[in-house]
Amino acid sequence: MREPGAPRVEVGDGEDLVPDGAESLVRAAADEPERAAEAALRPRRLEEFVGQRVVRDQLSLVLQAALGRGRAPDHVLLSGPPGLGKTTLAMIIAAELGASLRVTSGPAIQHAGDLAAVLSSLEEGEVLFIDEIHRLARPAEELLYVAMEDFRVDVVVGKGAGASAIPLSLPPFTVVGATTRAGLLPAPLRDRFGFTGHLDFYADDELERVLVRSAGLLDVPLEAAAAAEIASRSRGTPRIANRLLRRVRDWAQVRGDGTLSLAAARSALDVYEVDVRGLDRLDRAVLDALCRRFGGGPVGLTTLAVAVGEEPETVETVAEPFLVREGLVGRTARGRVALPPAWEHLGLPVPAGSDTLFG
Ligand SMILES: Nc1ncnc2c1ncn2[C@@H]1O[C@H](COP(=O)(O)OP(=O)(O)OP(=O)(O)O)[C@@H](O)[C@H]1O
Ligand SMILES: [Mg+2]
Repeated sequence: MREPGAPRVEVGDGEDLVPDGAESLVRAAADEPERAAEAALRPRRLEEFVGQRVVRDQLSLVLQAALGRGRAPDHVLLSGPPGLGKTTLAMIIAAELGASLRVTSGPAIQHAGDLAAVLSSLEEGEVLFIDEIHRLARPAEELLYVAMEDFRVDVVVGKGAGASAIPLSLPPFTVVGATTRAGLLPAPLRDRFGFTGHLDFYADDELERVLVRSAGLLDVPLEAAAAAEIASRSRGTPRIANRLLRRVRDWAQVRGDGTLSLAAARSALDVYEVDVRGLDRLDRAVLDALCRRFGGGPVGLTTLAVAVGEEPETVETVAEPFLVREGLVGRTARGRVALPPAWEHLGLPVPAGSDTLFG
């Protein structure tokens, strides 16, 4: 049994890992069946991982080179919005290396001592996955730099003036860090990663491939037009594509004939209030507050978050990246602004000058 306050570390394939991401706060990702469903669809090997060609190529080189040398590869940092495949890639890295994976997260490590305990129990070649690494406390972060660079932890014994640090050397291992907010990582920590992969939103045709793969695994008949429809409403995000696929499957099973047709996809997505651009309730709440309550902005992130009843971090990491990428919302020095397509999307007249607010 683990001690109270000890860090949550799991050994194995990490499938029972509890996501702490901002995503889980709002998008029902955290409940048990949802997590199991997600785990079942996770690609296990790099060649099954759809899209992200650049990151995949780069990572493949890093891994092959390490395997060729018979050494642990450089530490890897994965950044990008929720649901794009960071955890999946961390698991793939361990699988490709034939190494076991240990899983923990920034918020789970409260004290530097917790991290020291994890590090000193690592075996040669293991992969340590630290999710939400931007949320590590400062002392733990400092301990981590040294461990990553010198493969050493200083174990402090005693207290006060009589305390001394006994250096403990560690076997070679690889840290895989994941973050939705690379900008929050202090430079010294960022610099310890030999390779950084940034995951970006997926193109619709990539999401279609994710869906076709998932439909095969779920053994449901997915028509091509339905795959295209679901992909176009998935906010560039495989997790959302897979989730919508399961909702369309439910609809087809209960109200249709079991086939995931275009009509079934449209009806199901309407039931779940996913609109034609893929915006969901939170996205629309943000746009609605921006346009109707704040006259198009500019408005500060915190004020906007309060208006939609969410944490600023959730609005910033979950809703905003996609709204910005879609050209619906702009970020300015004075705050967030609604761009003309936001007004159009809500069916409101575009106020004169709303396109010149940006920049
Ligand atoms: N490239 C991909 N190909 C196929 N499926 C993918 C891909 N990327 C992600 N997925 C699917 O999307 C789901 C979510 O991915 P994952 O959990 O790796 O996201 P994440 O980036 O770790 O998100 P978070 O920031 O919320 O932790 C996975 O269960 C997996 O099935
Ligand atoms: Mg994750």
